[in-house]
Amino acid sequence: MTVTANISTTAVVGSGYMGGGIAQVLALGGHPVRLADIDRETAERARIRLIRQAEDFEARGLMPVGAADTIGKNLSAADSIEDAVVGADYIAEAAPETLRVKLDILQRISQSARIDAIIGTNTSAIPIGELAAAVVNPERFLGVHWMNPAPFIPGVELIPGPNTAPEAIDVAEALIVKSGKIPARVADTPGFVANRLQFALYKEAMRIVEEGTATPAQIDAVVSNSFGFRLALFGPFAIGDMAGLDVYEAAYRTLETAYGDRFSPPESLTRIIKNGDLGLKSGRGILDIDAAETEALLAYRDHAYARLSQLRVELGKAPGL
Ligand SMILES: NC(=O)c1ccc[n+]([C@@H]2O[C@H](COP(=O)([O-])OP(=O)(O)OC[C@H]3O[C@@H](n4cnc5c(N)ncnc54)[C@H](O)[C@@H]3O)[C@@H](O)[C@H]2O)c1
Repeated sequence: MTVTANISTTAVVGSGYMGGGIAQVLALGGHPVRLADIDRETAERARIRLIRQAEDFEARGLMPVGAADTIGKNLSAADSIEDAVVGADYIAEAAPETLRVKLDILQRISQSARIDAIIGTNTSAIPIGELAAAVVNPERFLGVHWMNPAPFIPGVELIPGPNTAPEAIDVAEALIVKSGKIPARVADTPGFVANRLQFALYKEAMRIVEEGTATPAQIDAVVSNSFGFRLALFGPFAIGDMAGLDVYEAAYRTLETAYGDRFSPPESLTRIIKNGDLGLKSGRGILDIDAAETEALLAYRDHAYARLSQLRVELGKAPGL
């Protein structure tokens, strides 16, 4: 089966929080977007809300001049899912995160859409292989996982299912790049990469609260002012290589003694350390960082952290927190 090579017209099924944001991005990128929800009235209310919101974004300089007009011209409300997807090249599914609901909706989408139309689900954690069972021609189906709020968060995970055609991933990736986003292809496992990590952190944070060690507000302050601050610029492996992997291993040993197996040092970390690879300080760590770039990387890091600190001062305290 071949999939469409060019995406012009699009549909978004589920016009809530995520579907609304995805629709704004696609419409701003010049794609006609047909919005579908449980009924026409709901889709129409979403269309009006999304245009008003885009006007506000534009007025605050968060979207370019003319953005709301472009979005308004490209957005339309459909009578039904079938009506929305019938002529679309690309369909984003952003319905509630309930397996039964998604299976039903994906079946309806794939029965009514063109046979070569690409279908991307925005599921947060359900494996694509499980959802693909409901899709007619699953070769054109994949996970396209946007982050919230979609207009402003750069990353989008692309998750091929067991039957996804390579061309479908390529075309979806091109759409994401054209939309100004940064795609990452990841494997089809529950929670993919972003949510598996995010939810691991959330669970441990909740545990700290339950133990009475810190309050939610204290934990949020610690995270956003310390390692979470770094995460705006680097991932855990770059941070680990900069910190020193022997330090990580030693910390895991202490945590393992206190909290048990869930904090035992990862075997691959212990192996790397035994090899003498401790990160930047030994010239080699987990990432393949060019040793000749070490000084430049650290200079960049310091500059970026200082600028990020300044930006946070400029932005001020988040209201309500
Ligand atoms: N909220 C987030 O932070 C976030 C981030 C990334 C991914 N996601 C995922 O995106 C998807 C949507 O989440 P959301 O937060 O936008 O939810 P939401 O509740 O804001 O939106 C869901 C929309 O789907 C509509 N809907 C419900 N049943 C429908 C049906 N049978 N046919 C058509 N439309 C129907 C609802 O009326 C609603 O407008 C979920 O899979 C979620 O896991 C959410």
